[in-house]
Amino acid sequence: MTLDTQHEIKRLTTLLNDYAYHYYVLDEPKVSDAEYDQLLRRLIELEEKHPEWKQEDSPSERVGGTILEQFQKVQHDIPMLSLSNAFNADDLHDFDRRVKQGLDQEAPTYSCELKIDGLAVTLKYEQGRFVQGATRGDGTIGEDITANLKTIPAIPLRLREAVDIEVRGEAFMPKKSFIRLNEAREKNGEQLFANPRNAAAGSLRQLDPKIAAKRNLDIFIYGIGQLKGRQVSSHHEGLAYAHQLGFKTNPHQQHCETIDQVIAFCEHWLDKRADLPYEIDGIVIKVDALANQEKLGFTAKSPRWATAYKFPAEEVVT
Ligand SMILES: NC(=O)c1cc2c(N)ncc(C(N)=O)c2s1
Repeated sequence: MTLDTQHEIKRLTTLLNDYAYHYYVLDEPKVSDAEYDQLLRRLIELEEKHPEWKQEDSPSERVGGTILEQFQKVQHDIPMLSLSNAFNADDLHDFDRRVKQGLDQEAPTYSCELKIDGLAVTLKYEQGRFVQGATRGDGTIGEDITANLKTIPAIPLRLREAVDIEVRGEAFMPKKSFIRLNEAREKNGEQLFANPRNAAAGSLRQLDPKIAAKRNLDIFIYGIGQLKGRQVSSHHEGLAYAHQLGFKTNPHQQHCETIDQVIAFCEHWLDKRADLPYEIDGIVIKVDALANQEKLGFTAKSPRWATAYKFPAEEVVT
């Protein structure tokens, strides 16, 4: 009996993690919510009888542990820098000119990505296991919000390869979750959140992970901080590798050969952003080749090889 139970706990853990990966990361559900919940209840029942056999990456690990007194501070090995801003096509042409000057007129290709309007976080993995998650903070020192980030189903507790890696991404609250949360808060006479970004930040700064677990948060991984044992030569290759490891990356990333294509991408999404299930406040444009990023380097606070095209603030309908 006991060996079968230990085997059953391992089998259910692997099965549930695979279902969660397909549902939350690939957006391709394999089973119904009811079947998932029934299997999870079965796993939790076995883990309660045999805690010694509970797997480290069990989905039951997500629902949040003890209530914290405060968040620990975390020093980022690689600073989380801010982006310079561009507000119109002229600014983007200026950015392109500066990049070409810095690269001795070599024509760079760009990676264009949606600028998710959430909270920047960094996730650290050792041998493929999620060991620490932190806020950006001031770029050098952030807050350890590992327990809250574990409640986000799209964040893998164990990667598909046992690598040491640190990735950066934006945790966010989908528009529908934001509307539902504010409806519930209004019913309870609580103060409403002004926008999904504040709601996501407020949820991740809760000292009780059980509250964060109820907030339907999501994440897109958009960069690799540190990576041991594997070389990638471009940003888009790094994103593809992150996806292969099990991270959720944004599907609307586009490779642009010229700044005119970048401008077209920005205009497209300025027009289409209302159709997205999450808020974006612009487009992030990065020189794609890592060798070119290294050549261009950084100013005191931002990379020279990237900029953010900011959308005009949306008129608030009162
Ligand atoms: N501050 C930053 O460096 C970034 C911030 C963001 C953001 N909010 N959303 C997407 C990206 C991206 N795809 O690179 C970046 S990069």
